[in-house]
Amino acid sequence: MSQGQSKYLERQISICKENDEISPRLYSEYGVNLGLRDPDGKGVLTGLTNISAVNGTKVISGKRVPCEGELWYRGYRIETLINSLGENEMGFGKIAYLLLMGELPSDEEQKTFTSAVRHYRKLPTNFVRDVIMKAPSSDIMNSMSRSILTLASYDSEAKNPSLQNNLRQCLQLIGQFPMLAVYAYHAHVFTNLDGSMYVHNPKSELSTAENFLMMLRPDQSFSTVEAKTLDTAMILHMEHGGGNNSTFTTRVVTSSGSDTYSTISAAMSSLKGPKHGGANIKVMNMMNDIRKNVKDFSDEDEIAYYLRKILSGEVLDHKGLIYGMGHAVYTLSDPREKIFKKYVKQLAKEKGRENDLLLYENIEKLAPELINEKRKVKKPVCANVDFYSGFVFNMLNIPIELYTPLFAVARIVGWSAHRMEELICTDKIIRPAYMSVMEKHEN
Ligand SMILES: CC(=O)SCCNC(=O)CCNC(=O)[C@H](O)C(C)(C)COP(=O)(O)OP(=O)(O)OC[C@H]1O[C@@H](n2cnc3c(N)ncnc32)[C@H](O)[C@@H]1OP(=O)(O)O
Ligand SMILES: O=C([O-])CC(=O)C(=O)O
Repeated sequence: MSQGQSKYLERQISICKENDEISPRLYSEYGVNLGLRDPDGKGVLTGLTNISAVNGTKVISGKRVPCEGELWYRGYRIETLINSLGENEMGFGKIAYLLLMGELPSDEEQKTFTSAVRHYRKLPTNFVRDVIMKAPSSDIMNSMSRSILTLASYDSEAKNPSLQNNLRQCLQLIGQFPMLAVYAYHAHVFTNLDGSMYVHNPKSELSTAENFLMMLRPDQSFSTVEAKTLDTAMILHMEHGGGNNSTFTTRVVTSSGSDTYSTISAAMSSLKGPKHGGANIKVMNMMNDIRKNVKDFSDEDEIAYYLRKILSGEVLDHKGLIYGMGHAVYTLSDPREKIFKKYVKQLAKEKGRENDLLLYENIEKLAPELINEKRKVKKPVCANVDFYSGFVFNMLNIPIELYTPLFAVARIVGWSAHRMEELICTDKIIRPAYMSVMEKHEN
């Protein structure tokens, strides 16, 4: 940006700010729930769902109190589902079936479902060359969104609104997402980082996690432990109620009658935000910054000193956020983080990363109190799913550019289930109200 442009924009921004300003007082005066959250932070009720439940509080003697976090998929606790899988069993397909269809599959149903998803694990002829390799970016979420929208041009039924067609499109995208992510990454490495371009075709006998690792690695190799860890991570990321930002976006866009490709691309735009799924990349950047500025990972005072600097906006990205901490629903704990931690401990030991783990654990211990100290409110804060996920992906040698895309490879299952539920149950455009506080210049 030239100096002249920058000066012009600075001047215009000050005009925008002056004319856009709304006194925070008006929000409480008119009873507006900022961020669609009531004064206690509880989300405004906007819908009903059969797909999952996310709980961070419970009512005891008529009073809502914080509790250990609970996540349920279609009536089953997430812990039960994870534990029900065999030691080396890849559960992505089974849990995706559960979320989409509403019940656990029989062996026969699972087989048919798996072969349906496998069937869709291919891209149109020359798609990699004509779409993915065009203007590759380090922002793989953007590359994927472009691919998703372009896939509509290859679909002669793109706008067919039947439920069957919508389900077909969802299954197709679930099958194609790993390819869109991994190939976009390789195209970026080839074009922008002077590396090599690999396009390994998915193998029909492999699960989603196995294919992801196989397509990513030049020599296509991966271990069962690596695939199982990634498979578990994806199950944990698949679904999180109707109110999370990207799933709500899915429901909003679906309610306008838009097609599957446009809806899923909108959900991608939401997920990549650093306060949502994009936090997994932010956590890694934050940890790298902390490693550079904290000498002794066991020294809680030294860590707290630096975390306070992050919170004051003095360092890092000046946003004042400790990434991976806090959640809109969970209070005492995020159940997924607890499951992740088991894997983290095991992997950190195997990979000799115990010192890193110590730093993570100390941040997890110190951050809640420091956040409360800053915001002058006593509200429980816990580490969220994004806190340890990047550490796990890093120990699996997955490049940072693919962290949020990996989240999307999993969450598309939840988006699809919510799109189908919105289409089946509701035929009403979502349209909340904004109270106008503008100054009128004429009668
Ligand atoms: C997959 C996911 O989306 S999980 C979330 C991933 N996101 C992150 O890790 C980013 C860091 N965390 C955050 O930004 C927030 O905790 C969110 C977006 C997750 C939840 O936000 P909210 O529901 O508004 O949080 P909550 O009501 O508990 O707290 C609000 C206040 O605490 C502050 N706060 C909450 N979390 C943090 C944090 N991690 N670091 C610093 N301050 C925080 C907010 O800035 C806000 O302050 P304000 O009232 O002065 O504006
Ligand atoms: O529920 C939310 O607000 C954020 C989210 O998607 C998750 O934690 O997985």
